[in-house]
Amino acid sequence: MQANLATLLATIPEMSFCSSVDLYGGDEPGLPLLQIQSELGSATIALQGAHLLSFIPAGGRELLWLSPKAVFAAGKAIRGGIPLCMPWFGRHPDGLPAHGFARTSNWDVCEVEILSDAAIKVVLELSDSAASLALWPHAFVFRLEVTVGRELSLQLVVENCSDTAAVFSQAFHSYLAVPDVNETLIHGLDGCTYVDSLLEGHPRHLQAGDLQMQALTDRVYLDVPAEQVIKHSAGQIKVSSDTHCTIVWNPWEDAAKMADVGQGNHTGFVCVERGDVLDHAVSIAAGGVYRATMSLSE
Ligand SMILES: O=P(O)(O)OC[C@H]1O[C@@H](O)[C@H](O)[C@@H](O)[C@@H]1O
Repeated sequence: MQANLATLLATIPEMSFCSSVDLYGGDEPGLPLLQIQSELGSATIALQGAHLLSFIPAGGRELLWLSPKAVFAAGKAIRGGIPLCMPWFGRHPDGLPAHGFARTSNWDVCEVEILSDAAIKVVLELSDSAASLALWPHAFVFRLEVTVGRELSLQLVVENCSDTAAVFSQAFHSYLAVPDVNETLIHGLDGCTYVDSLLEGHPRHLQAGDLQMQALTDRVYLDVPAEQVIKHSAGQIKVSSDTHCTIVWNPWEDAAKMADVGQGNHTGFVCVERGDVLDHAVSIAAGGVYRATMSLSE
């Protein structure tokens, strides 16, 4: 754990620090977690990946799905919550780790604050290291501002501190908790073009109406409206973002082949991920900045 974290946390009684072993079991030593318990909502964040694991608005239900088989080990991506996929999304052409290194790197907590409306803000940062430079040749600062209130707000700032332009894509890879994926509709993609990542050649199609998944699904929707609403049998989850894409994924029967998901456990979530990928990958100029936001609410 970083040296000044205890001092930072001492200023805010609504925040505390624990190990994943305390909350989720598994092997020692587990991973360090930050817990936030405010009158407006509660959240859990793993410092590895600045990875949201839980968000429950006061009086509401858990919005994030965390796999019952999630593994909490250094350098292993945690299955569920909101992994941050960057500085690339999906498979890398040179076989580097899928979804980039941000989700498996240790972030620092650099600010904590209670806002005037009683929401709690936490700022986490990751900067380049010898290990990151071996994978992505740019000095950088990734900064994630997390605000836990009645809604969960994420604000990402990526600074390219190197002297060459950086090709960059990212996604907030939200695993949203639903009672049953079979009875879940995704509203807010009607009329959008999507890339079907499962089919040879990644053909593009048009979405007609709400999306109801019924099998393995892996799509990137392009130029989407700001908001999608996930409607399920116990209510809804709103996902809002200023990014251009929505990735929709559920492994369905392939869950059985994924040790950290497990047979049948695909029914408890839908991944509705906002980000800038494929056609909307960006080139961040030397010294330039990329910003993106996403919020979740009931
Ligand atoms: O197993 P990972 O690396 O966490 O990725 C899970 C899924 O993440 C989704 O975002 C991708 O669209 C899928 O193709 C991928 O399978």
